[in-house]
Amino acid sequence: MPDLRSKTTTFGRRMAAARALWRATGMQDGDFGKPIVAIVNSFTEFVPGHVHLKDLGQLVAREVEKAGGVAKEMNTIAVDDGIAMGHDGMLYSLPSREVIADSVEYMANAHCADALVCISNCDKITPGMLMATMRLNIPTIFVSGGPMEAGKTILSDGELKTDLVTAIVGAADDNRSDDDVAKLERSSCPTCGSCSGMFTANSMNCLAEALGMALPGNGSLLATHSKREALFKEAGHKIVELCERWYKHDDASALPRGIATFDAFENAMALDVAMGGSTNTVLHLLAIAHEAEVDFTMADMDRISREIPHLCKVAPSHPDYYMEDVHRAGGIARILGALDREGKIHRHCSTVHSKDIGEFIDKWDILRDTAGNEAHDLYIAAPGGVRTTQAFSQSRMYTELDTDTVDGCVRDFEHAYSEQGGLCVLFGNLAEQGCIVKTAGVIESMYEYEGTAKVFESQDDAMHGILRGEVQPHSVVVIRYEGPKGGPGMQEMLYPTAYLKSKGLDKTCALFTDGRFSGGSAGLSIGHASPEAAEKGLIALVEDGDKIEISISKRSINLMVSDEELERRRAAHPQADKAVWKAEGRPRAVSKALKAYAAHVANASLGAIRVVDED
Ligand SMILES: CC(C)(O)[C@@H](O)C(=O)O
Ligand SMILES: [Mg+2]
Repeated sequence: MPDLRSKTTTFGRRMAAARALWRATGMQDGDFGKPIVAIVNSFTEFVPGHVHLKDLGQLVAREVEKAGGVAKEMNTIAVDDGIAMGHDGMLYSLPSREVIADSVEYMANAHCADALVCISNCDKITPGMLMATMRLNIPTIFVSGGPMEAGKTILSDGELKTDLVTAIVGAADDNRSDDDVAKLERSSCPTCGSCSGMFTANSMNCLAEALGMALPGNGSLLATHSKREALFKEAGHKIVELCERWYKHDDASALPRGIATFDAFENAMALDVAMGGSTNTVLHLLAIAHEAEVDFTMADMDRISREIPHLCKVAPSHPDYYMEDVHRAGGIARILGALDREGKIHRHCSTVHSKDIGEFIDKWDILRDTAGNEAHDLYIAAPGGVRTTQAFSQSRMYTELDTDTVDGCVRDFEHAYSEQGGLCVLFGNLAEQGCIVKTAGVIESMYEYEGTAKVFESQDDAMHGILRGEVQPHSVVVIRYEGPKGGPGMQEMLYPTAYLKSKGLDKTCALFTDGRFSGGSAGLSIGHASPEAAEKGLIALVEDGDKIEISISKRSINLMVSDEELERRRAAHPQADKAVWKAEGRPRAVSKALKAYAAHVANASLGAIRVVDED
């Protein structure tokens, strides 16, 4: 039987001082010998996805205590990608994932915690915590803050649903009045929670559910809804059960690595492409698999994306469907249910809450006879429509669920948006190790595309260039030296993609970068080019006017320049003799913290993990 890790600091005469300190934190005689559960809270007032989490750590803590554990709350940082977007603040976003993973490891190992409840939400927090979880491999359950409600407003040209991307696009659209822009600003982010579309945060919280690490409803139940409180309370009980399974019964299927197996990653990826998740999920799944020591690669993602159809379109790929609509259609269990009906799910995978994923689907897929009232009662939870920063502050219900498999938010295989999934991997001379595009957000007429390169050496230059009218229709906007090493930090290009839309260029132009995208980006936006420009990838050799061919059906992207000419350019490059290439003359202050990150980070095809010697 594995010993409680905490025994190292709580047992034996020589631990008198450590026990003295534990006592000073509130522990008493009867507490020593109980599992010590770290409540990993990511509360911060900087981020709407986290502003409502302040008291929720203590809510979970009380439930842990009732269930027989000792709870100790700690905090992680959280970056708001939307606020950090479009300026150098975004350099810190992806690196914050490693800071979060490390901080969880540091706290859990320094104090010998036995288990974790991870209260996550926005883009890097869920993956950072999942990475730590796989590294530590101690009982863990995830409960995220929940999605924001979609905004609604009436503009001069009619009523529409809004989110932060609508606000970005509207603010740069010269045809929009100031009055309209003010309305967008005030309506786009109405409540606490992770931004309302199938953006990165929600994608990751849905994937946590499919991986088996979070409770049913975790990815889709709104932050504001009173029903979400039950997830937090249940997490407090379940973590003590997971401790019993591992520490008392030696049941390794209760551990993160017993849950997040290769098959579980396949399940998660199947969900990802079926729901058209954010391209960032590719980076994060690779990094989480790496920490779990599971050999799940871009090649597996490519294979799965060809086998699984696209069943669910949500903002930014659909103007009317938001996370609240995914929830009303039965959430993640419903999408997994549709995949399972066609034999595309590994039902045997373990979870933190059910015997296996198969049992989870049978009980929670609202289209199954085996699903009970519990499933109906969960998925009927509706948005409240009232501005708030308070968790669980409203209890509105839909009058009925969305069970439409033809035109509803979640479709069946027969009525899929496309036969292949909503994310795909492209290879070619511009991306020998691959790059990523969210086909969910690409119009079909652009699946076979040829354009002329317009090169920018930074995101900032690209944004200004697009706004100044330097980009013509049928251009491929190339933004380089924005990779994990080259940026450093692999910025999200939400402003450039949104500005192409503001300028009416999104249906004739493509964007190609070694940086990455927000989950809010749509259009023919191809990111994660590997190798990146800093690693002397071919993207560094592109010149204005070059032809670039992109084929979604062939999964290819190629620079149509002869090998001889490319060799000439490589030899003539001003930094030809250097090991790492840098953007020429780019004014960017890079802090020591970011330089330390850049020194170790691998390219996007490996999930932008840090490579240390033993790797
Ligand atoms: C700000 C957003 C939309 O959350 C973005 O960061 C994303 O990646 O989805
Ligand atoms: Mg993001």
